[in-house]
Amino acid sequence: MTTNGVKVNGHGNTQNIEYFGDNGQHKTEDDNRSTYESLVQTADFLKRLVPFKPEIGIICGSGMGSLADALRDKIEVPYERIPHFPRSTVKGHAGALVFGYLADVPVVCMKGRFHYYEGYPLWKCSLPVRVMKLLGASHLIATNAAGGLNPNYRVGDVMLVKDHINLMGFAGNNPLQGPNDERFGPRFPPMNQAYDRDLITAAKKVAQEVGLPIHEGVYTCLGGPNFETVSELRMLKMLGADTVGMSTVHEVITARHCDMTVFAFSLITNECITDYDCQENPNHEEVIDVGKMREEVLKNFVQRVVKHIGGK
Ligand SMILES: O=P(O)(O)O[C@@H]1C[C@H](O)[C@@H](CO)O1
Ligand code: HPA
Repeated sequence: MTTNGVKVNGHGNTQNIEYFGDNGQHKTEDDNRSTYESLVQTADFLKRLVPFKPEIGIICGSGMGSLADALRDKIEVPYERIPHFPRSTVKGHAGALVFGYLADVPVVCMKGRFHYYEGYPLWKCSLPVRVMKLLGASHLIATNAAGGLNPNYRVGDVMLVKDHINLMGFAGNNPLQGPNDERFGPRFPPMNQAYDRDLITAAKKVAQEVGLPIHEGVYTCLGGPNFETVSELRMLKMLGADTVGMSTVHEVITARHCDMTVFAFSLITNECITDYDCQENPNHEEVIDVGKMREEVLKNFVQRVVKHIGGK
């Protein structure tokens, strides 16, 4: 059946949606990615609701949504009200953009992010970063819950991300795939200085002040939603990854593409199991609980990092 260029094929209980362009060319959802103009519409919609320009975009990781609750003069806009925005489907991710002031700096927080395993293509998972940029944000702070691969990391510690391994990119999946719009950024953006060194140095000092055990290391993202096998984790360790999660990398690539300054950290919510005899299982409840357990100290930490950025 074809309606308005959308073809719906029934396969048992599932429906496969195929798209056809004006010339009948086959298109996938990936070809239907948002345009610069549609994201300007999204940003304009938000600008009408919010009387200030956010300087920093903050993405709250699993169990860390309460970071957004610390804002002063909050304006909360549920994702379902925002034109061209996806919806959050994960427990522990609320699903709203929260505007307000943190340490007197105007910010916008994603309370709930979009993950690849929810069924969104990577460009859609990262779409809010472009909206943040169009709203005027010059910096991105991406936070995530992650498993600790480095044997020196303990649950509740924080790892400042100094670099990432884009494993999904190795498999040919990248948020920047498809036609490039130069108004966002260049076709071939460099990624060797993705994480701002000055902010890492400043954040290390801040972590000491607030009593947060801190590390600096390499994050890697898999598609999820299953947690990793023992062999996969051993391989990731050998590759040089210190933490593993299911987000952040594509958001950071999108932010660097549009020239945002990036700071990111992982909250270690579980130690990765690399021993076949270990009977424990990682689980999402534990991930959220650790986020809650570190809520206050993380709020304090992020607030001070934001203050540092705002004072520049
Ligand atoms: O959104 P983040 O990356 O913080 O969430 C991690 C990865 C999965 O979504 C979830 C697993 O518990 O936590
Ligand atoms: N693996 C992948 N993602 C995660 C983990 C993990 O161990 N912990 C929290 N998010």
